[in-house]
Amino acid sequence: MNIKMLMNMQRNLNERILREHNLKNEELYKKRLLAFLVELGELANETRSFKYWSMKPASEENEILEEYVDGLHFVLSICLDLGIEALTLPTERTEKEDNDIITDHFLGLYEHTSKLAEHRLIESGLLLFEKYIILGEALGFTYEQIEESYLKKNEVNHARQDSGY
Ligand SMILES: O=c1ccn([C@H]2C[C@H](O)[C@@H](COP(=O)(O)OP(=O)(O)OP(=O)(O)O)O2)c(=O)[nH]1
Repeated sequence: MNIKMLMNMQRNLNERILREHNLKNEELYKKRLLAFLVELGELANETRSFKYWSMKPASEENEILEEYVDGLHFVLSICLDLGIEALTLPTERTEKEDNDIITDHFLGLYEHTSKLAEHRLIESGLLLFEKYIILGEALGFTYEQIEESYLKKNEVNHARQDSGY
């Protein structure tokens, strides 16, 4: 996964959205945190990893991946807001994990993201990215799948701006 490219694409998309909607980037940090938390909830819902009361299986892998990369758009945006210029992938790979561990990953991300509202620290942004990549691996996604799906959704997001979304 070429994160430098993804960060550049994210920067371009965000600048475009700012222009189209006549917004200033400074106004958006907290909204982006909430948008990320909402995406995280949508992702958790698609995985159904916490639905101990239900026998219904998780959504198709691709639907889960689509929710995951929506979240990645906001993680990258938050990192850019924090002034992060370079991100690196975790040094160790994480195996696909069971629902108990996935639940812990989700809760860890909620807690960490909530703190980012008050503590706008570069290290916290770096950790957010790392935690989110680890969640993606724990859900069974490869870096190649994540990049491919990100590129597709980024294009959709541009197309939506073209059509006055
Ligand atoms: O400044 C921004 C704002 C949004 N996005 C992207 C992230 C995500 O990929 C998409 C928003 O999520 P989604 O596609 O779920 O949009 P929605 O408006 O919530 O869609 P729907 O009404 O279909 O749920 O826009 C950015 O990249 N930068």
